[in-house]
Amino acid sequence: MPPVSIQRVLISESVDPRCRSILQENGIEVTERQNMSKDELLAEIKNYDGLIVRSATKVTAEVVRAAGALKIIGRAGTGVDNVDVDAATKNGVIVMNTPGGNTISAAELTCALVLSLSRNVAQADMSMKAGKWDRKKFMGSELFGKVLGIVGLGRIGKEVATRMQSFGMRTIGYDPITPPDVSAAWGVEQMSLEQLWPQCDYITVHTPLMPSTTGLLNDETLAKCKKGVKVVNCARGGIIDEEALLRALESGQCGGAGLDVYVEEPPMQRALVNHPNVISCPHLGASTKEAQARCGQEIALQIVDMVKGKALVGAVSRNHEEAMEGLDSAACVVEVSLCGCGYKALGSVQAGVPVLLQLDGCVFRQPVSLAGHLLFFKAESSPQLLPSVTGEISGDCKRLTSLSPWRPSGL
Ligand SMILES: NC(=O)C1=CN([C@@H]2O[C@H](COP(=O)(O)OP(=O)(O)OC[C@H]3O[C@@H](n4cnc5c(N)ncnc54)[C@H](O)[C@@H]3O)[C@@H](O)[C@H]2O)C=CC1
Ligand SMILES: O=C(O)C(=O)COP(=O)(O)O
Repeated sequence: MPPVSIQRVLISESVDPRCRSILQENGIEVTERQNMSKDELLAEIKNYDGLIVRSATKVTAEVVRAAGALKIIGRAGTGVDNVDVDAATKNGVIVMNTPGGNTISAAELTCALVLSLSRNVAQADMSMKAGKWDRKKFMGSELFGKVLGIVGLGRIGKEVATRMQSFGMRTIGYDPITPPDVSAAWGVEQMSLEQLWPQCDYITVHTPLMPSTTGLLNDETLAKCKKGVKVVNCARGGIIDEEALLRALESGQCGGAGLDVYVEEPPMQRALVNHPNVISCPHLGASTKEAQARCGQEIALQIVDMVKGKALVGAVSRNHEEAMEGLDSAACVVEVSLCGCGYKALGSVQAGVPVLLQLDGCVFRQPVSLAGHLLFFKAESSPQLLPSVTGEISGDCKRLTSLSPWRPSGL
């Protein structure tokens, strides 16, 4: 790929200092400014060709448009729902993230919330601090033998499952993309949501926030759960409908909730946070030294690789083998010839949307829809099949030359 010139990067949130050092060591000027208002960001952004954020900076279409010279938005973390990726794409701005850098930390916090819910750790501590000694009020229940429902069996869902199994929990789950035989290999029995709801003692969600996951747990689905079910959300606010959750907590249908994320952050509406059966954190899933070090370093290295022309824009600068791990097994590889240059592209369909995962060994993880112009599909390697499906999409300078099914190593 040709090098992309990046001279000035704005870091708008608390990102590990290694990020700044790596960029500076590679001749990129870095400014760190935290807690900027929307107007301050709009005024400031035009001075930069790179922006690095976490989850708090809202990179709206307005911000993207105001940023005349912006070429790259780096997300030091996983979720890019605070970035208007479509607006960025339309304006030629690359969005890249560091998925995987904070997986373990988010999984560990999820487990901590499940454990705290089972034994009322947070509530008991508050009571002790209030000078009480209340042993009866905080009677808990064991996790051993209980059922944990995991909705979203990606990176974090998997790590949560394997950890909670060590407490003797039975782990069941649902994911429209991860194949049942893959999740079965790490001890999660997949089933439909209809089958899952009534079996769970605990439910934890680990999906991105998108139309199909917004309000996944709502009045109707909570009513299908066991009375007293406990729920955890360390993914994104809104996957569990907050008003429905409050109603379920008040009726006793929900016995407790562990929340790390909210529709509005910080939440102005405090009823959930103040509920006695809710334990909450201020979006701390990725807030560990280790996760921040990984994400800060990775995003800087990815930008440097892009500047040096080593890796394709939007790519994660990990080696090919590492990059392969964690990609879904429904992915397939095609070799694409564009204007005389050959590329090996790896694509998949996620939640019904075709997505590009890799190009020439470089991993894309931003949820950019490829619907419309480019289609990736899973098929057996077959020279006859490909021309028949590519006829529509191949133009003068586009030619798909071969297709082979791809499986991640170890599966
Ligand atoms: N609280 C925090 O600080 C952190 C939160 N996160 C959030 O956690 C979530 C999960 O992250 P990862 O595991 O890294 O993502 P991932 O992309 O590895 O996994 C997400 C899984 O959800 C599945 N999914 C999509 N639609 C679904 C549906 N309708 N029902 C069930 N499953 C569905 C996908 O197939 C995928 O397997 C994301 O929203 C991410 O932003 C990630 C890191 C830290
Ligand atoms: O990576 C993610 O998706 C997260 O939610 C972590 O957010 P943060 O970087 O801690 O603002």
